[in-house]
Amino acid sequence: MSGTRTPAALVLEDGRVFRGAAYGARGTSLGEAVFCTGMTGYQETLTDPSYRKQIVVQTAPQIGNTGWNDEDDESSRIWVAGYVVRDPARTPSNWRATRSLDDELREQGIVGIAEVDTRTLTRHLREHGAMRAGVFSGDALAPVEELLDTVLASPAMKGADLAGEVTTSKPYVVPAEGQRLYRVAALDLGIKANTPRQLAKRGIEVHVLPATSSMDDVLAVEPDGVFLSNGPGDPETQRHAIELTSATLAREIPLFGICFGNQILGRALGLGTYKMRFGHRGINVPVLDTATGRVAITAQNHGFALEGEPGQRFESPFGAAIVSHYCANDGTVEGLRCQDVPAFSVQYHPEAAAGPHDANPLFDEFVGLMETKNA
Ligand SMILES: NC(=O)CC[C@H](N)C(=O)O
Repeated sequence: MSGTRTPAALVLEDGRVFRGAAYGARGTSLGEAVFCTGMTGYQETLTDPSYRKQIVVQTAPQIGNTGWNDEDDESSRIWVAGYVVRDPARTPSNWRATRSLDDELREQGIVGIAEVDTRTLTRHLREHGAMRAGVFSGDALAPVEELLDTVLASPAMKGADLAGEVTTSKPYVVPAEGQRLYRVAALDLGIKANTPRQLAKRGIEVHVLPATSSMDDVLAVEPDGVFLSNGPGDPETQRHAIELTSATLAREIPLFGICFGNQILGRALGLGTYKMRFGHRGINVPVLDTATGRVAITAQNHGFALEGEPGQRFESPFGAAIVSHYCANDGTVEGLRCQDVPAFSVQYHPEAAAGPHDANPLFDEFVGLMETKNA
């Protein structure tokens, strides 16, 4: 870390306090404290719009070893509210690095804290659940009671409507690589750069649309398929995206959803969503496909989940659907498949840029749906 040591504190809403050293920008950040278990991919994590309003705790003890590069961003900026690490790299080293993580956090005004016992903190969050928190740094920190009041006055993640804060302001097109086979309208609720890239690689021209786009905007693209992206906040707040999904299903346009997109498809099909105790955030979450019995190791980042049982078949306004995938760790819903309309979704990330790539063929399945529809 550059400069002299500045004190910092992480204050959780239940009154637990972790003291450490300022990391990144100095100041205050408020958000929901969540832990992420990925051993690699911190740059992709930090720039994932789904982390908006969250204070991310890295369980990997050393962070920043490979610095920051100009290639791995998942969006135009760092979205996490605050960052909690144990042991930041003193000397980053990687052939692609152009600066240190500490410098980048400072540059982007992200308030972090280092020298935290992240193992104890993670156990606390596992037991008591993800909760509101604040990172405070500076030479003269206010008394803990005052800091706690600030945390308690901040909004909770349940009921948070955040897609509008991260979506693109204007539509844009990511051209197909090689010959254009299909055109897809992608609703940007917090899309990561690797998603259009994965689609484009498969000959898809991707029209990324703002979250507020109407069905007419979607149809104006003349899409062969509709894609629902990942995104921050509570899926229950996404009434517009849910209506757009219903309109897409009614027209039988092939649809694929990832993460937030899975929750939105589920809600359009009549399932409920709930806030999990501490969610799934990492790059080694095992998911079971009920059709094949095969397990995929997946990247995940979610704090809400769909209600449902593994393998459950249910009736929806658009015909029958099944809970096609579930988490091998805790049995939560990880995927849906409609039986009567061309639509499916997963709670995990086939585009995962830091890997693993087990789920990557799901993009080919989406292409398959469009092929069948056009046959
Ligand atoms: N990565 C995502 O799309 C997250 C979806 C949703 N915001 C959740 O936390 O569950």
